[in-house]
Amino acid sequence: MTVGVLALQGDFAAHARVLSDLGAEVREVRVPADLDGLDGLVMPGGESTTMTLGIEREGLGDPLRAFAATGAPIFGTCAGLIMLDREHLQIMDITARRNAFGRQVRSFEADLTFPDLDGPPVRAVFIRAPWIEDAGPSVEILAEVDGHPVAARQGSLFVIAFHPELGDDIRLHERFLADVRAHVGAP
Ligand SMILES: NC(=O)CC[C@H](N)C(=O)O
Repeated sequence: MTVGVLALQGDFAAHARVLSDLGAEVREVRVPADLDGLDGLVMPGGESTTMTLGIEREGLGDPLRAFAATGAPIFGTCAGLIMLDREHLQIMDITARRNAFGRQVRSFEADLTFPDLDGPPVRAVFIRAPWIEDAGPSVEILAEVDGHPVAARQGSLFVIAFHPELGDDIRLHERFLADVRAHVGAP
């Protein structure tokens, strides 16, 4: 089982570290050929304009859409959530609002309860975070802050507006890897 981390810009190294600590084989994705044979992909947080330019430069748009169409799990976090939306890669049926919490509230933490996660709430670190402004009928909202969706699922796509790679709560990465394992039919 090999999972990719989009490594054009942003917090990809921290994601790769968490995933390898959890026993996954991790590959950094920079060009389309890096997607070959991957069983899942993390789209990290960072800066979505820079990431968009990198995706265009490397010709990764169509390959990423084709990868998503195989049903392989994709975990989009913060800028990664933005990249998957209707205005960017058009992979997920959501519209993200960038820097949605306002310039004053650049970063904050919040406790989020996920319906399908055991144990205490997730201590979520938000950094110039987006929220989900609009979502289609096949999107399930999993968590909100002040009534604004910040975590959602649509089939094999799982997005959160915060940074799970900061801090020591590894449950969301574990959940992503469980999805990947289910996708490849591994025990
Ligand atoms: N921490 C993040 O990934 C922030 C995303 C950033 N505000 C953007 O629009 O790209």
